[in-house]
Amino acid sequence: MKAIYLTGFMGAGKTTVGKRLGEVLQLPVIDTDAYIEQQVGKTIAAIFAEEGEEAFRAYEREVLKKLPTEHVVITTGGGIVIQEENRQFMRKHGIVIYLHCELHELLQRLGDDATRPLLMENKQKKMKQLFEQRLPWYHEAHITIDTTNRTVDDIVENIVLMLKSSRI
Ligand SMILES: Nc1ncnc2c1ncn2[C@@H]1O[C@H](COP(=O)(O)OP(=O)(O)O)[C@@H](O)[C@H]1O
Ligand SMILES: O=C(O)C1=C[C@@H](OP(=O)(O)O)[C@@H](O)[C@H](O)C1
Ligand SMILES: [Mg+2]
Repeated sequence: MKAIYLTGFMGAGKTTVGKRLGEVLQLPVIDTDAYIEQQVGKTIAAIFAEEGEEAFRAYEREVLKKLPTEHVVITTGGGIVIQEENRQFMRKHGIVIYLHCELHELLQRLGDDATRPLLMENKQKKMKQLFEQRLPWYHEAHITIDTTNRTVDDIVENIVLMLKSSRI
């Protein structure tokens, strides 16, 4: 089976849903952010603060190409779709699943979160701006699942059904 890439905005549940999906499908799960943190030896926040966003995007691009492309669930960072070569790579080598979530719920889910450096200031305004900019890129996925107001188990069940019926 080709790699399953979960994409979507910060707070869409990629990391959380991916873990559960891996258990259900009995596939290993790799989170690109966790992988980068381990390789670089710093948190994502420290990478942004000390090396800047460009350096982080370079790590993200390199890691994506290094990871396996078969029998794996890969949970990506929300900004992976910014780079066209990442979008092309994921579409070519795997099944891309976009976890959609409405902005109002994303804001609720990330209300108290302080781990995402892009949302440290003007959270509401920044989220809306990034969300609208990225939406067309997320929609390049093979499969879209709406996660708004749904439980993790319900979302995973929906993904499994979609995978069974898709011919990708
Ligand atoms: N379906 C869901 N319903 C409610 N809360 C969720 C759901 N999925 C994830 N969350 C919560 O939202 C936050 C962000 O989830 P996370 O998996 O880190 O998202 P992402 O990796 O897409 O940024 C976490 O606190 C998580 O528990
Ligand atoms: O959307 C983004 O640009 C980012 C999303 C984060 O991952 P999550 O989507 O898992 O929060 C993380 O990669 C970094 O803070 C940048
Ligand atoms: Mg995540």
